Amino acid sequence: MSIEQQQRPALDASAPAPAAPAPAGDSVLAARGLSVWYGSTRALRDISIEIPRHRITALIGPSGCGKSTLLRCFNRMNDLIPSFRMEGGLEFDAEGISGAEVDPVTLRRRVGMVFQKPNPFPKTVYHNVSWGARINGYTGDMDELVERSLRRAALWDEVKGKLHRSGLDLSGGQQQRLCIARTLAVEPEVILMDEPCSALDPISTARVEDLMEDLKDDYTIVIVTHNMQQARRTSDMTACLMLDDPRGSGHRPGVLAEFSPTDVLFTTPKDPRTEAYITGRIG
Ligand SMILES: Nc1ncnc2c1ncn2[C@@H]1O[C@H](COP(=O)(O)OP(=O)(O)OP(=O)(O)O)[C@@H](O)[C@H]1O
Repeated sequence: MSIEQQQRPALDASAPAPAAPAPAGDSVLAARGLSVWYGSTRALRDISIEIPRHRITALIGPSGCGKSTLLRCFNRMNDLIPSFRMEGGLEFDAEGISGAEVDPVTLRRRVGMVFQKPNPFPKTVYHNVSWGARINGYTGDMDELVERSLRRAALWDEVKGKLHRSGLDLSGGQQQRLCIARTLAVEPEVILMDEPCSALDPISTARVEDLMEDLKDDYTIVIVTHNMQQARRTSDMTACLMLDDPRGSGHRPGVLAEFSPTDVLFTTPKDPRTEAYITGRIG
């Protein structure tokens, strides 16, 4: 076990120390028979999926099929929505993460998130990056952490001369990479990305995509995208969610139609619903 792993905070402080970490190449996150409701509306039905470690997994599917809901389950962001309710299991490193004994704040340190719209704080570039580490009580060299995180996010060269200017003065693409640097500074194991490029121009999008490729040696990435070319370009695995068959109650929760290696899903999809979606016959 590495020093870094030994120092990871336990999700449930009262739980015994977890067993030795699973070998690389296995799954890091899992949903098992997951169903989600917002009030009386079911958003997801019986989703089972294992997210492979150190790979990029794309979640695709038509609007409203529950991609963001599934993504947010993985770091308990849905807990912030009062009408949210779930059944089934969620695991991180083979430990359950949906129980009341799990501290969502600790979980979110290990499973970070980048949002659709770049959302830097109205603070300096430096403070944006150092903020999470500071509130987590980081005792190392903060200047070094800020530089390392900005370099890792492929932003250092563009901002090294303006670390003490507002993060809001950066371009949209730079702001999104600043948000990625902010996430990296907390040293998570997984990065959840909810349509991270939808507000970016093609050049900024390409930068973020290159960055994802660069990061996957050290992190597991799960990305929600509407852009099928982006899923094809960036991901190793793709999960296609679909709205359930319309017969019945009238409401259509999201279901998992297919989870396959990306090249297989886009060339020889196993499920006819996946084929209909990727060929544009289901919007
Ligand atoms: N906070 C919420 N309160 C109530 N219902 C919600 C909430 N968030 C999502 N939903 C509902 O849950 C379902 C799934 O929404 P979700 O945003 O997860 O889908 P999505 O596939 O990510 O959609 P899109 O591609 O349009 O972003 C939809 O019917 C949506 O209206």
